[in-house]
Amino acid sequence: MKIFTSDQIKKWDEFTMRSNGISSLELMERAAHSCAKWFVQNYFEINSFAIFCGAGNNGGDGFAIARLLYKKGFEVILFADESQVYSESAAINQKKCKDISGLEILKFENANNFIFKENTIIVDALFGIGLNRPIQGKFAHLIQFLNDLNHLKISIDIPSGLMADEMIADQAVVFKANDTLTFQSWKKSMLHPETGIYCGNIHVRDISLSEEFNSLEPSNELVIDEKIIGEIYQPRNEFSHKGTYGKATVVAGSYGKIGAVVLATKAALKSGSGLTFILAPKCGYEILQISCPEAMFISGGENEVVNFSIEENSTLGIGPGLGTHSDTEKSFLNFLKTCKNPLVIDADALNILSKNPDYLKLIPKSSIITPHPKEFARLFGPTENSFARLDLAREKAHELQIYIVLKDHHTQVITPDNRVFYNITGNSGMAKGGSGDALLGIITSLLAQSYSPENAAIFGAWLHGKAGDFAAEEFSKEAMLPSDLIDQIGNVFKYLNKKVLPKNRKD
Ligand SMILES: NC(=O)C1=CN([C@@H]2O[C@H](COP(=O)(O)OP(=O)(O)OC[C@H]3O[C@@H](n4cnc5c(N)ncnc54)[C@H](O)[C@@H]3O)[C@@H](O)[C@H]2O)[C@@H](O)CC1
Ligand SMILES: Nc1ncnc2c1ncn2[C@@H]1O[C@H](COP(=O)(O)OP(=O)(O)O)[C@@H](O)[C@H]1O
Ligand SMILES: [K+]
Repeated sequence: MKIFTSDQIKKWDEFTMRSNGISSLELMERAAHSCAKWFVQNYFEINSFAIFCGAGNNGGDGFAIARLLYKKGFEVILFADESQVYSESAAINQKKCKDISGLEILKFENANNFIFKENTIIVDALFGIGLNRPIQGKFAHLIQFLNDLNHLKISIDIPSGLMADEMIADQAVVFKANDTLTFQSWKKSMLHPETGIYCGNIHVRDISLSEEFNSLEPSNELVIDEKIIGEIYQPRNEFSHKGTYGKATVVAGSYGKIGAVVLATKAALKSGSGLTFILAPKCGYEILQISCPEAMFISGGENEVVNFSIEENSTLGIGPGLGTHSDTEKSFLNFLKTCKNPLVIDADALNILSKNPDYLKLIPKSSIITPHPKEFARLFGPTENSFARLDLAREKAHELQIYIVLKDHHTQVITPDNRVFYNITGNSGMAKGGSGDALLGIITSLLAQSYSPENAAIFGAWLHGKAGDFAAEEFSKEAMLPSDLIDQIGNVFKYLNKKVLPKNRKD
């Protein structure tokens, strides 16, 4: 799914109106119907809504939603500033509400003294993607007041105060939603931690904007959706053998950190590689042979990996629990000097590379590095916020001709040719030591199976998050462990075969 800027979304709306022969008002009605349907499906037992409407088309959506919910028998109270200059479609929808006797429109100031029923849902239709400056004055007071209410809060299209594609200013006033019903596609600000935190759960509502515009309009930022995954995923060939699915080698571990090797290796095994090897220190031999009997062990030293004796033609995932011992560092750097094939590099291997900017040049072209934000800062320097971090990652991915998997709540896969794929699977249950080791194992295994580096990174990030979502469903976000995530990889492949492939099959 492409991510468009607010200007592109406006063009998309206009293109749709022209090509479908519909007016702005009709498109607004479509959007409002889609939201009203969602409210009815999810909150039919709640009968009270307080809807706050601005003067632009977002406010217009609010008025139209109010009318639809009122007609369905819900109690609706509207709050608006009727002295404002409304957009054409908002004015028409405001008038339609006024013409319904029994549907009250109160002034924003009245909200302060209004007694909201306990189960009233607060709906924010103050500003949408047309916001062009920080919110101040009476709107800021109103939003602060609403944020303090202990009610369920839902934003229409985007929480008021957020711009679709920009970072917010310090101290910005933004409506804090539990859910956001956004039209047609994700907006960039929903995917970054500083801004996404205001959105709650995102529900993308299909309002049938033009498919033609979507396919023609360029965007180098995308959300990894199931359409993309369906195109990448290659089901297994029944006439295959273990040689068909490549050799993956996990290079990891040091004394006290053998668990990281276990997690990365299990994740690689569960992701389908034909043969899986471990290059780890001897101190982990028994643990690894017992916990991962399908993998073959190669000793790389006593307590650290100091000898990169690599199985021929295998794809390497290097780093978890490796440590940064000077001998490990020396042998890793020497190995890099001779290595031409793409690698997957994480954790301590990245920490070694961050010691000297010249080391970065040793990374083979088309390799995949998987830093978390701190590792990223060690490698490339600090940045002010996650938007700036992404810009720097794009620069570095291009300069070094590598793929960067920038780990986050919405992990970003950055390609050397400047595209960004945001992952939307995964959850906070994965915020635990060991989750990243699993990701390294998954991506290494996919790369070994001849997925291209780009596809291995995109598919790996999605698969990892989806397995995390299945684990959270079974065990809760609190109790799930990285091992549970690894155990769910099989269910993700089942899901792919049952749910994703049939939808994407071209025949
Ligand atoms: N036909 C359409 O174009 C459709 C538009 N839709 C809705 O329309 C929204 C966009 O509508 P608009 O472009 O009218 O924009 P908004 O509804 O976001 O409002 C923009 C208005 O607020 C003013 N404004 C911007 N920042 C302000 C600030 N900080 N303080 C005070 N005033 C400020 C602007 O000058 C402008 O008049 C979308 O988010 C979506 O909700 C949907 O109904 C789908 C169809
Ligand atoms: N709140 C979260 N939401 C989604 N994914 C998360 C969250 N927290 C962590 N993760 C994922 O878990 C992994 C953690 O990686 P990392 O920090 O390297 O862990 P470790 O090195 O301890 O194994 C990353 O893939 C990250 O995207
Ligand atoms: K809004």
